[in-house]
Amino acid sequence: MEILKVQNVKKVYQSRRGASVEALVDISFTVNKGEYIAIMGESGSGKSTLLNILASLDDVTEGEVKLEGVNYQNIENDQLAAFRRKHLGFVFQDFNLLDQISLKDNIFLPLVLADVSLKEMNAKLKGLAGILGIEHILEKYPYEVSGGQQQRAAVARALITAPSLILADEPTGALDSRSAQELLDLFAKLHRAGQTIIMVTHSVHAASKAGRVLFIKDGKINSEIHKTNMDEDITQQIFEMQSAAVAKRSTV
Ligand SMILES: Nc1ncnc2c1ncn2[C@@H]1O[C@H](COP(=O)(O)OP(=O)(O)OP(=O)(O)O)[C@@H](O)[C@H]1O
Repeated sequence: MEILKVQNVKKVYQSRRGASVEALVDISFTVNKGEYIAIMGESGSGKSTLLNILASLDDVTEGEVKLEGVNYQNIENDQLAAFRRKHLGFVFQDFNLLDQISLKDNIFLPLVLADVSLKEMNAKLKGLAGILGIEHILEKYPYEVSGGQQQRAAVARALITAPSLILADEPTGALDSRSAQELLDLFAKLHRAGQTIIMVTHSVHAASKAGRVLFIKDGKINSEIHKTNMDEDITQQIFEMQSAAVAKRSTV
């Protein structure tokens, strides 16, 4: 079942001096429910721009984005935050947890904003904390736990609203290799449970764990790799795609 449809999206930024930058030239792809997708591309290729658009944090210049049939352009501005809370979960490179409150309160934050009762919040957290292995640190503050544990709490915060789509921006970027592997194992587990995930990453290892990898180059989808089964090792193919993109650039 199709959950996300991105159609002929173009994004042009206007600089203060009047020059325009075409960050996305023409992007189209669809995502089925339960897919685990990695987006790769060199610095400046348009990955963050695309993620911001998928997050409904930025407008398209042309084209459209539909999540569960809802066209972002038809959502009133005062409804956008509620739409994001309901449908999207975010995982960032630097965790984005508030240091002044406990991990538990950080995780509850999207539910507090949605006026959910404490009883219901606790019930939702119970199962999730078990899956993420963070039950024993819920009362701690972010600065009292490791980066890997902070990222697990951030994943719990992203999942607590049961969003249709998780958007992750370099989620392993600030983690040591063991914590990064644990996070990737966690994403694999969420994927097996049916969660739809889109992850922007520079890491070949991280991307190789996804079921499909989209390569962005100069604001367009340049190529893609689709696994036939999740056990397939696509590391070599990803390296080849990356070197092909670099070779193409050096001949221009
Ligand atoms: N707010 C902005 N105003 C003007 N130009 C911008 C703006 N944001 C991004 N750009 C430009 O758009 C292009 C795509 O940038 P984007 O940040 O999406 O790339 P990226 O692939 O995420 O890069 P990185 O991997 O370094 O984060 C770049 O040329 C960038 O300079």
